[in-house]
Amino acid sequence: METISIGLLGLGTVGSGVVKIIENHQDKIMHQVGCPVKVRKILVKNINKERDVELTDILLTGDANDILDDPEIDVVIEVMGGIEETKNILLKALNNKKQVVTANKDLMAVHGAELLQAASHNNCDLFYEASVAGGIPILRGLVDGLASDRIVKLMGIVNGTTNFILTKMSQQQRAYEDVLAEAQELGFAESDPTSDVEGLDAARKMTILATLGFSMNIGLEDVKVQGISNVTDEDILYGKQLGYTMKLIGIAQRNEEKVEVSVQPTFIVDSHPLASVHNEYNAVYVYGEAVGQTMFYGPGAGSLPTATAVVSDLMNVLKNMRLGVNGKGAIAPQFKKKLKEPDEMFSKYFLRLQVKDEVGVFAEITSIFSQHGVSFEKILQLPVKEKGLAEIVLVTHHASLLNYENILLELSDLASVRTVKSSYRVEGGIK
Ligand SMILES: NC(=O)C1=CN([C@@H]2O[C@H](COP(=O)(O)OP(=O)(O)OC[C@H]3O[C@@H](n4cnc5c(N)ncnc54)[C@H](OP(=O)(O)O)[C@@H]3O)[C@@H](O)[C@H]2O)C=CC1
Ligand SMILES: N[C@@H](CC=O)C(=O)O
Ligand code: NA
Repeated sequence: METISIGLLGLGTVGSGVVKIIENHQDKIMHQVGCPVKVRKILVKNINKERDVELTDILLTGDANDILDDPEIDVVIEVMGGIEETKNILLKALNNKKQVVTANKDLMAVHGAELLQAASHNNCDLFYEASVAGGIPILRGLVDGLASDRIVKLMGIVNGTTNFILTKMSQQQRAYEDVLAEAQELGFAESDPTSDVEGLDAARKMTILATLGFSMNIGLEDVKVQGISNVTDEDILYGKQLGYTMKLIGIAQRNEEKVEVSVQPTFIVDSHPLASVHNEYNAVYVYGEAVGQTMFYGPGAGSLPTATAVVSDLMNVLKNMRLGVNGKGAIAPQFKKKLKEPDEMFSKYFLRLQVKDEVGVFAEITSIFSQHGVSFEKILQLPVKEKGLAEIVLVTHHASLLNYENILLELSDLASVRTVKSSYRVEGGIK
């Protein structure tokens, strides 16, 4: 039995997990793929760094070509991160007929189409299960498990760091900065956590999910993104009173041929399964026309969970190798991209206003909503500490984004509205 040789690009959190799983689960791997698997070479930035994995018989190198030009290497696993330089490395790997597995959502969200085309052209596999929601088999769930269905809606908690922050703010009333620091210490956050808290990491994952779910080439630029850095503990408390839980939610929704994709802090109705996904856990709720509601739940980050997805992809590559069908399973997107306009995107909204506590103000506000044909599901009016002011919290019935944005503009022009304190999308219906 010929041993399959792996070239690993990166030996950090995920790379170390990959080495450990290949070593510790060798029996199961051999049983399933029919031959031994060995990591031969690993690309790192600093070859002198202390490593917490056993590296006997493995060459550490600082030059990617040591791996890419080695005819003995069958599969390249990329877990180093980066976009442009990494794209060129993987293109070279594919052109050199290496099978590729990657965990890199930043890369796949931007250059996925080009890389998948190169893989297909070279009769190579390019698998990337770990790039979305770490250890949760969501990409295979969509592409294989739900292959026969038409996906209508995908809603995901796909960033562990922000879910950790919002959970601790909500359940333990802890301050945002304090919890973010803990998420960094625990290794959930990116080295620069801006992409976590400002929603970019989730947007990249939603780009990948929407592309696969709707079989349409969705680009990162098509995703409307808002992060959690302006969410206050007051907002979270108001949401609780109304029966909502605050989450950073990625939404990809299709009506007929048109789609919308966005990431934003969202109030989820407490009875929805996503409302009980806490801490660093991820979940993707998928509504399919035939299957109805499904939810994929599990660890979205971390060394061994993420490496599980990487090594499972590797095993699929090896099974394809045995059957001689590498690169044959890739399916190009079926549909041309069609995005919804703001008058075609509907949602409920939560709105918190600070207004003058005077006769007629409430009527003035509600008349703006009725002029745009938007009605209310819930209304609260509360006194605030500052004399002469009151706080109004509204939850609308479904409104188009166009109408809602016009309402916000008109409200902020009213002399009686002191501030629009906050505004969030509200979700919780089945589809
Ligand atoms: N961490 C997680 O939970 C998850 C991560 N991912 C993705 O997996 C990938 C890896 O993440 P993670 O393991 O956390 O990252 P780390 O920062 O922990 O590790 C990166 C590794 O790549 C090496 N490396 C980075 N840049 C270069 C370069 N230019 N040349 C050579 N070697 C380089 C580093 O070398 P050295 O050790 O010498 O510094 C290090 O070993 C990323 O794409 C990430 O987005 C996906 C899902 C979850
Ligand atoms: N920083 C990311 C790590 C995994 O993709 C997260 O918090 O989810
Ligand atoms: Na995954």
